[in-house]
Amino acid sequence: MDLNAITKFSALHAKPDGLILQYGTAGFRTKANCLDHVMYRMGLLAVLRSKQTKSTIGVMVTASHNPEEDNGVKLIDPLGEMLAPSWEEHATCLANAEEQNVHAVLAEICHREAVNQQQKAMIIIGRDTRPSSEKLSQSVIDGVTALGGQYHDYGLVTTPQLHYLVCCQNTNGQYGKATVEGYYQKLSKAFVDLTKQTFSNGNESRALKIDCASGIGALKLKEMEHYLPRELSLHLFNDGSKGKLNHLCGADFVKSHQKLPLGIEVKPNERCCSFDGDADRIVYYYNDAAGHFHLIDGDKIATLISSFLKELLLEVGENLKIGVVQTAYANGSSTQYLEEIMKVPVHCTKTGVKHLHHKAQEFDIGVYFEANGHGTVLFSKTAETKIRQLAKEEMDEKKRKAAMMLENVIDLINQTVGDAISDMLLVEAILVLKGLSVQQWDGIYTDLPNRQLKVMVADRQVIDTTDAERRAVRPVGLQEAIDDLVKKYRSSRAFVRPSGTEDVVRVYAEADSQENADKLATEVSLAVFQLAGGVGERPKLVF
Ligand SMILES: CC(=O)N[C@H]1[C@@H](OP(=O)(O)O)O[C@H](CO)[C@@H](O)[C@@H]1O
Ligand SMILES: [Mg+2]
Repeated sequence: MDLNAITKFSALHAKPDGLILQYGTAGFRTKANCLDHVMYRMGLLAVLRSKQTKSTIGVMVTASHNPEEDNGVKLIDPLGEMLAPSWEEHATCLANAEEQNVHAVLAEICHREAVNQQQKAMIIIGRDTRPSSEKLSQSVIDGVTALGGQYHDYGLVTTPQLHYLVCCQNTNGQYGKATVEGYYQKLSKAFVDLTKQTFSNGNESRALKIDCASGIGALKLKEMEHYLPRELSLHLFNDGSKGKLNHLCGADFVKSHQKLPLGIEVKPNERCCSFDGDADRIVYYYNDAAGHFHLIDGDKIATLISSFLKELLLEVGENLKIGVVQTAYANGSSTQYLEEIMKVPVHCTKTGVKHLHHKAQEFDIGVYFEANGHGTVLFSKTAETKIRQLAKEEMDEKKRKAAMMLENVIDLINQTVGDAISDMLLVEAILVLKGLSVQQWDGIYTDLPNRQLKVMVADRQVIDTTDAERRAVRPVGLQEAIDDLVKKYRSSRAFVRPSGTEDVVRVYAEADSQENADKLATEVSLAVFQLAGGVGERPKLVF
């Protein structure tokens, strides 16, 4: 290791005194002006990870749906997946090391992970549209260069595009061409092939309004538009020409406030969707004739996709197992519909994409979605090989056609991570193929009224949970209190957990009416406040 280079650059990316940060659910995230040293050090770490895995590693500079002033960074592992947990610990350790210890921490990581320092390193870098992102990605590059790594800066890309690019690089192009253009070509070809028949049958143009959260999604959709069939007419709002990133718009805003984003004009029953700031989440919605807002969240997207896939599998006649993975935030109606009506096995994991992704890998076809709209479909190697073979060789015309459609889904979906663009195209394809309106889709089942709240406590780690975060084991008495409150309402459920991305405890409640869901959520919040060291104002009913 070139100690001089590391030290020289380190001094240019000094760590503010006393700042401690954690590589959380989605990498490091905080105010952009506190992150320069973290970026530099993640450049260093990416080089070590690349040497260790003998693969290209990705570094994405983004804070997703957080406010524009924030920023963040996460590393992407060789097949486009999230960084391995043991390296998350290294990341935290390195980010928090005092200046004079940086070299020792690097040496320790090399030792523990048996990093061959002679190995070449290749890092690819991407960033979102935040004003701070360009400079911060330059700091990542400084880190990469200090350790003698090579890099390619893809500049402005969506988070899922960078995941795709990493996977392409490490599979010698098997997953696709390692360019942003290659991404557009792969997805658009799959979309065109999947929908060809329906669109050429004279289906009139299908308009979709997209709120791009004033982020990277707008830029990339504009680039992609001319690859897509004209019949799919995309109308972009919050395209970044004015307005602040994620401010009163975007998928996270729409999901958590359950209302229209600012900056979009909708007529009754028009199909709309929102991306988040780095375009890895999507939710759909519409306003009905009476002006009521209807949210179609990740659970309904998962239901639409899995029922479509299940039908195709039936036609193909192969014994491939499909499973759906959710978190505790999935609406109870969705779980019930999937299990009881669709007869699909449903699994619940802890919050955080990596947990869902991991579980979904256990199936031939694993569909996973967080209720907030982050999700994708994973096909096992066996399933993919089988499907591609049937699409080519199956003699029975109907079966072959179904296999070809499944093959197109494999190519359309971004299997590395949830991807707003790819998910949107798959949803649009399914809707047009099934001839479903947004209202019909919404009507598959009725969401149980629900409410999510946040409670401020002195130390959110006093709450410990089990059973995929659905029950609290600490502090003593909290779960009993929740159980008693839940008993007061019909069709009710509630749970609490410390957030992995914000300094709050999250409370979720469902019940038979919105009023009851609101009451239950407030009462549970109060129990958290009283039993888990609440600070500031006591929770009260505000709805
Ligand atoms: C309730 C909720 O939506 N939680 C989000 C949020 O995690 P928390 O640990 O709840 O802060 O951010 C994560 C990263 O984006 C995302 O994976 C997760 O679904
Ligand atoms: Mg995001």
